[in-house]
Amino acid sequence: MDLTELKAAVCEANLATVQTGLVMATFGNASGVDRETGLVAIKPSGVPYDRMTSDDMVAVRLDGSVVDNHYKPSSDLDTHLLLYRAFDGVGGVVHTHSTFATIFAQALTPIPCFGTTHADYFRGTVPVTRHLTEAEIADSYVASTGQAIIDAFAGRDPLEVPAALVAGHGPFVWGRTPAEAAMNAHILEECARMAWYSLQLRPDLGSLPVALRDRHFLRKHGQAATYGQETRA
Ligand SMILES: O=C(CO)[C@@H](O)[C@H](O)COP(=O)(O)O
Repeated sequence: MDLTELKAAVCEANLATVQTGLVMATFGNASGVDRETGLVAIKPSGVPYDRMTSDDMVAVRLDGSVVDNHYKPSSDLDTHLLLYRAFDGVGGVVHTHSTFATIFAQALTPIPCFGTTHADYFRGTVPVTRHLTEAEIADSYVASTGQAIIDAFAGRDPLEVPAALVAGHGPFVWGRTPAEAAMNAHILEECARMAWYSLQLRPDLGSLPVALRDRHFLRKHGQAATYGQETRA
């Protein structure tokens, strides 16, 4: 993918977060990486979405050095870069302040897998990160946010649960492409909304049985060998 195509895909993912109601004002940001060239394109900082074009996307290398600088890159750039460097296979990252996911993040409450809507896209609980230390906030706030997400995924496959709730802040969501990351952000918000209402009805609700969760996740994302006949039906 050349840089022009990457910027177009990233611009589209940014606009999708507005169209799906996840983002207001200039909150949020989406980015994408081309693993062959090591180039990342990301939303420019503070540019209104209704004026944003793909030419405005800022290109940087995975080490953070800026390739073109018509605008400043998003203030969350270093979080995106840490995730790309740590999570192989991730090609797009989206950050929003979508209402229900942010409510869970502010309440430091992970989103358990309560139903198959969640299980189709997230194989288990969406975790909440630890709070950053005062030193991290002072010295390396944005990179430490990325590190806290990475810490929350120790021993887990980030492509099986492609989202984290940053404590007191909001969701970061990813996918194989910028478009997939934007779609996962939309689905996360819907799952958070359903989880919130489920907990109103039943505060002691437990997670979906693992067999049912995995049946749903794997038939959408697993190997054909596992559920071959039925997957094709
Ligand atoms: O997390 C936040 C604000 O708390 C971000 O979503 C910013 O509001 C977006 O900033 P830019 O990407 O425009 O720099």
